[in-house]
Amino acid sequence: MENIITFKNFNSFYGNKQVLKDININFKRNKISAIIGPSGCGKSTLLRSINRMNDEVSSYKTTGELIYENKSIYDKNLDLTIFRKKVGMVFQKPVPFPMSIYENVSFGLKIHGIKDKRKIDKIVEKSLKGAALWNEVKDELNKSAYSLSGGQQQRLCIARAIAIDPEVILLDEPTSALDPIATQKIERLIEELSERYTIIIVTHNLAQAIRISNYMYFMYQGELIESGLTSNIIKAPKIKLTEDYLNGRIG
Ligand SMILES: Nc1ncnc2c1ncn2[C@@H]1O[C@H](COP(=O)(O)OP(=O)(O)OP(=O)(O)O)[C@@H](O)[C@H]1O
Repeated sequence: MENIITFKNFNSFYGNKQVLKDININFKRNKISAIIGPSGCGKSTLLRSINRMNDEVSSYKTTGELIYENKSIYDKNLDLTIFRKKVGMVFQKPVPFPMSIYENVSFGLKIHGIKDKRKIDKIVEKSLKGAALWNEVKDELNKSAYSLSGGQQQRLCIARAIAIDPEVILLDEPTSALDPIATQKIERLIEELSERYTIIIVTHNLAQAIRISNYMYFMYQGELIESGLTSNIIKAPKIKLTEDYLNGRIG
C-alpha cells in the first residue's frame, strides 16, 4: 500500500475556533513529506492530530476522517499505546529525559515489555547507530543526556523514537533550535531514515523542505492550498498563493 496516512474531509477546532479546514491528504509510505506554511496556519495541529497528541487539549475536536492503514485514528477503541508505538514523534526542542544516554533510549522498550538486558543493549546500540550518534557516545552511555550538545540531544531523541521500531516518525520543527552544522547532520539523518520509515516533518524553513522532502504540503490559514512532488511545486506552483509563499511574499 503506497499510502499510509489519509486525511479525508478532516476539520479540527480549538473550542469554537476552526484551525484545520477540509483537509484531504494521502501521506506516502517511506517518503519524506514536508508541511510548510506561515506561522499559525495549522501545521503543528495537523501533525499532532496524527498521533493524537492533541487529546491532551480538552477543547480540541475533530470531524471527518483520519486513517492509518485502513484504521480510523480517532476510533474510540483504538489502543493509543500500541498505536503510538507505530508513530514516533520528535519535537522542536530536544527533550531528553533526566537520565543517562542509555536509559533515554531504553526507556520506551521497558514500557513495551522488553526486559531482556542483552536484547535492550542491542537495540540501544542499533538505535544510536541509526541516529548517527553511536560513535560520539559509545564510551559514555551512562553519562547524563544533559551532558550532550543540543544537536546530539536531538539525535538522542531520534534514537529514542526509533528504538521502539515505529513505522512513521513525525518531526515538528526538529532543527529550529539548532546551529547550521547540527541542522545539516539532522537533515542528512532524516534522509537516511526515510529508507526505513515514513517521515512527516513540519518546518518553517522552506529551504530545508526543498532540500530534504519528496512531497510538499503548503498550508495557509488552516487550508491545504497545494501539494505534490516537491520538485514540481518549486518548479511550477499551480496556485498564486503558493508562488507568493515560495517567493517570500507571505509569511
Ligand atoms: N492548545 C491550543 N488552544 C487554542 N488554540 C490553539 C492551540 N494550539 C494552537 N492553537 C491555534 O491554532 C492555530 C494553528 O496553530 P498551529 O500551532 O497548528 O500552527 P503552526 O502553523 O504550526 O504555527 P507555527 O508555525 O507558528 O508553530 C493558531 O491560531 C493557534 O493560535
